[in-house]
Amino acid sequence: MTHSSYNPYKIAQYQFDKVADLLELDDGVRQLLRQPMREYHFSIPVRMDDGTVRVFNGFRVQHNDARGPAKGGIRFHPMETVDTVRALSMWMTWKCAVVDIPLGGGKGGVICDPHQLSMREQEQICRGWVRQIAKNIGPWSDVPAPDVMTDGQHMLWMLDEFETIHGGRFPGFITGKPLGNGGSQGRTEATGYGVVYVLVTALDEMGIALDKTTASIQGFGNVAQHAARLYTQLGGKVLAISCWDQNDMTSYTYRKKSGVNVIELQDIADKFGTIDKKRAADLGYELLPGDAWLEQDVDILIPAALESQIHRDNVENIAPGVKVVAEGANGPTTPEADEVLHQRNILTLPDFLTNAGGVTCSYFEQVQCNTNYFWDKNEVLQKLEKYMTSAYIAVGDVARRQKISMRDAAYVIAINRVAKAVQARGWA
Ligand SMILES: NC(=O)C1=CN([C@@H]2O[C@H](COP(=O)(O)OP(=O)(O)OC[C@H]3O[C@@H](n4cnc5c(N)ncnc54)[C@H](O)[C@@H]3O)[C@@H](O)[C@H]2O)C=CC1
Ligand SMILES: O=C(O)CCC(=O)C(=O)O
Repeated sequence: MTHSSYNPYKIAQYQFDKVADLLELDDGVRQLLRQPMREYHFSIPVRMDDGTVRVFNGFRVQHNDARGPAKGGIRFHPMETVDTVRALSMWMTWKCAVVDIPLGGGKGGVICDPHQLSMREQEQICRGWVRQIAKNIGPWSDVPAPDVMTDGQHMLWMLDEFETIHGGRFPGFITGKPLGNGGSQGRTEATGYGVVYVLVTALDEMGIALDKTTASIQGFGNVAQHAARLYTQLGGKVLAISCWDQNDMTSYTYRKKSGVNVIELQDIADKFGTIDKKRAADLGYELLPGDAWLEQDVDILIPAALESQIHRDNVENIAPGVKVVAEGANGPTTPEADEVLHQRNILTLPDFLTNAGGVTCSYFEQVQCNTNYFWDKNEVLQKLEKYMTSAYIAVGDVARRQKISMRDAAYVIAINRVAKAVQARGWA
């Protein structure tokens, strides 16, 4: 079964319901939190380079903003669905709550394939997206950021369009901006580094020395590359990395049993995180099927590509020695697979805790933009590590005390915080 057979929104609601039952959550609060508060669907007409007009479908979903403006990325993907955006917006609410930053949850997307679009066409999509939703987003209500196949350049086009429409400078409207244009030091690295900060603390608690561990990673984009870099800098060895290959419309795993050289692979990857097959072969990498990343005899698996990648039909292929799954992607593990990991005593570091480094740094970016005073990289990363480590420790405490999984414990903390905000405002 492929990941597209799973509905991420149903999975997000299933995860929520399970913990809402455990918490005996008030019925009104439950009804409010198990679905988004607002969603926008719109068309974005774009004049293409060949002179024709194409209409793209765009979305923004604001799941909950009781704790602060909705926050979350914008994804460009050909298989994007509104249910995926709904799920991602829900997970953003829990993510901001579990790291205790004063933001809610939102997410956006456009059904498009940037591989097939010129930069001018992508710019028109960005500007068109903002034109359709400019009245319903802003630093005071909903603050976008990058996600899959979007980056700082897309954010800057969006900012420029927003500022043109509203007639002013609003650098806090969007995060993940380039340095020098209101971006924060460390934002590019933040999600991947955050994954490793959490992993370091978890391994420490397990009495495992990181520099004696091996890992296999799915994805080689923003999150995966920076996670791989910090993990290897700390002495870990990455044995395999998988990524999507647009030319062959399939994924491959690149393996080097002596340990991959992350910088060398970054040099031969394109901006979409696709590794060049031929050059990888020249550098001595074995080319394996896409799913092989999951089957490696390693200590740590880091899914950092897309949702529902570890599912009931492949979870049994995980090697017996795997001790930790550190979820860099949003929703990479389906509930059935999650249950198998739990039974096998594999520690799963849940997505909305483990990959919260990106939004935490986005929050820092907003704070810096609002005060117009920018911090150096060390300061940003020190603060980031503190937020990530404290959140991990708090989740671990709840998991131990209540004898529940790390995922359920992260939900317990996040749902309680959001429920409290919703009730205090008198919404439910
Ligand atoms: N960029 C960010 O700050 C954050 C991203 N995330 C999540 O992390 C995940 C990855 O995001 P980014 O790294 O930003 O995206 P990206 O677009 O930079 O990279 C995605 C990577 O996944 C690979 N990929 C796609 N389909 C694949 C498949 N079927 N098999 C193997 N590899 C595949 C691509 O080749 C690429 O290397 C997503 O779930 C995203 O929502 C979560 C928190 C923050
Ligand atoms: O940086 C942000 O605001 C959100 C990043 C994001 O989309 C995510 O954490 O999934």
